[in-house]
Amino acid sequence: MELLDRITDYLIDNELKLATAESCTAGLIVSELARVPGSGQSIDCGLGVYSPQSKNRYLGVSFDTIERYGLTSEAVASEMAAGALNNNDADVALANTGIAGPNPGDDDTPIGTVCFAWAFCHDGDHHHYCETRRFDGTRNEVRLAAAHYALERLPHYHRLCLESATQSQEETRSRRAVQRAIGVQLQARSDIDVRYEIERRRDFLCRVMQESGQSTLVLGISGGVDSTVAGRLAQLAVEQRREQGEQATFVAMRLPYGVQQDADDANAALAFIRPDEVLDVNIQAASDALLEALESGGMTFKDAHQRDFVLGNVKARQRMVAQYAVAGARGGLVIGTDQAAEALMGFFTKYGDGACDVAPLTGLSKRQVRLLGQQLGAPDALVNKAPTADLESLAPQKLDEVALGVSYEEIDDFLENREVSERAFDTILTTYRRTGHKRRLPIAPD
Ligand SMILES: Nc1ncnc2c1ncn2[C@@H]1O[C@H](COP(=O)(O)OP(=O)(O)OC[C@H]2O[C@@H]([n+]3cccc(C(=O)O)c3)[C@H](O)[C@@H]2O)[C@@H](O)[C@H]1O
Ligand SMILES: Nc1ncnc2c1ncn2[C@@H]1O[C@H](COP(=O)(O)OP(=O)(O)OP(=O)(O)O)[C@@H](O)[C@H]1O
Ligand SMILES: [Mg+2]
Repeated sequence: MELLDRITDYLIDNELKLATAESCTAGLIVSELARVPGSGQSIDCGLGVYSPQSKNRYLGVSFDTIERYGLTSEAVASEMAAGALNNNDADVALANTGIAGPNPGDDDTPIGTVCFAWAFCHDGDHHHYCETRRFDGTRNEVRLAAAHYALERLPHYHRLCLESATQSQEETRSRRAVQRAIGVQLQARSDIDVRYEIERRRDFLCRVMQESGQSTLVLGISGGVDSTVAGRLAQLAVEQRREQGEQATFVAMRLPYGVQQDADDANAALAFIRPDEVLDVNIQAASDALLEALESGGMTFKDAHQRDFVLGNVKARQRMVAQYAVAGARGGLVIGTDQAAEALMGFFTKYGDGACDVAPLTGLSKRQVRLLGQQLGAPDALVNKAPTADLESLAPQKLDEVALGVSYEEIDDFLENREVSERAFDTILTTYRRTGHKRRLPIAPD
C-alpha cells in the first residue's frame, strides 16, 4: 500500500488526473490505485484494451504501427498513451503492452516483457516517455509488477516533463529576445502606417538632398519591387523639391547585363515611376572585360560555378560603378535599395548593390516594401514579383528564396517579431551572424 498511497498523494498534490490504457495489466493499474481511499478524485478512467482492434477503436493506435513495430513495442505503447490522453479528461496517461505469459507472444518477444508509455499534457504540450522492462514470475505476478512499475515511475517522468517544459519556455523566451534585439538593430517594425511611411521616406530623401547640397538622385531600376518602390519615392522627392523652388532631378538607370530576361518588368517599372531621365547602360562589356583581364593576369577559378558566382558580384559592383559615375558628374546621390530583409540576411554584394549614399527602404520587411508599392499604385505584377538578384548567368532569374534557404515570409516574420519555426530561426540567425561584416565599417586596428 505504501507505493499506492505515495502515488495517490503525488497525483493529488500535483493536481493530475489519470487515464490508463492497459493491455497486459487489463485495468490493474486503476484497480490497484482505487484501493486507496480518496484516489478517485485523481482518476478519470482505466481502459482495458487487449485486441489490436480495440487499441485502434478506443485509442486510435494505427494498424500500420502495430504491423511495423509489433504489438509489444514502445511505439504501440506510446500511441496508446497518446490516445488515452487525447480522448479523456486527463493530464497523465499510462499505457502498457506486453507478454504476461505463460504462452510467449507471436514473435520472439520473451515472456515477462512489457513496454510502457507515460504521457503528460502540460500547458497544452504533450510529453511522452517510454521504457521496456522484463519481469519474472507467473502471469499474475508479471501483471501486478508491471502495474506497480507504471505507477512507481510516474513521478520520475512527470518531473522530467516539468523540467523540459521549463527549459523550452526559457529557450523560447531567449530566442524571442534575440529576435527582438535584431529587429530593433535593423530598425524593423511589426506594424507600419503605409501612407505615413511613404511620406516620411519621401521627405527624408528631400531632407538629405537639401542637407548634402546635391541636386540629383540616381538609381538602377531592375524590374524588381525594391527598385520600383525606391525609384517612385525618388521621383516623388525630386518633384517635391521642385515644388519648393529647388533644382532636383531623378536619373533612373537601366543596367542590364547583355539582354535582361525580365526586361519587360524593368520597362514596366520605368513606366510606373515616370523618372525625369532614363539612362540605358549595358554593363556586360565592362564586366566581361574585367573577368578576362583577371584571367589573363593569371587568376584561375575552381570551376565554372565559382567563376560565374564571382562574375555575379562583379556585375553588382559594375552597376555601382556606373551609378557613381553618373552621381559624380551630376552632383547626385546614389540610392540603395537595401531593406531589412536583405540586411538581416546580408544578401547583397558588399560595395556592390550594398554601396550607396542614401537608403530610403531601411527597416522595411519585404512585405512592407510590397505594401508601399501597392499604395503607390505600382502594377500588381511588380508588387508581387518573386525576388531575384539575377546575378548568375548559369542560373538566370534564380529566386532569392532558393539561394537563402528560407522564405521571405519567414524572414519577414522574424523581423516583425512573429513566431518562426525553429529551422527558420536557426538559418536566419546563423546567416545574420555570418554576414555581420557586411553591415559594419571595414575592420580597423582600433
Ligand atoms: N567575417 C568577415 N569579416 C570581414 N570580411 C569578410 C568576412 N567574411 C567574409 N568577408 C569578405 O566579404 C567579401 C564577400 O562579400 P561579397 O563580395 O558581398 O560576396 P558574397 O557574400 O559571397 O556574395 C554576395 C551574395 O549576395 C547575393 N546578392 C548580391 C547582390 C544582390 C543581391 C540581391 O538580393 O539582389 C544578392 C549574391 O547572390 C550572393 O549570394 C569577401 O571579400 C570576404 O573575404
Ligand atoms: N538589371 C538591373 N538593372 C538595373 N539595376 C539593377 C539591376 N539588377 C540589380 N539592380 C540594382 O540592384 C539593386 C539590388 O537588386 P535586388 O534584386 O535586391 O532588388 P530589386 O531587383 O529591386 O528587387 P527584388 O529583390 O525583389 O528582386 C536593385 O534594386 C537595383 O537598384
Ligand atoms: Mg532583383
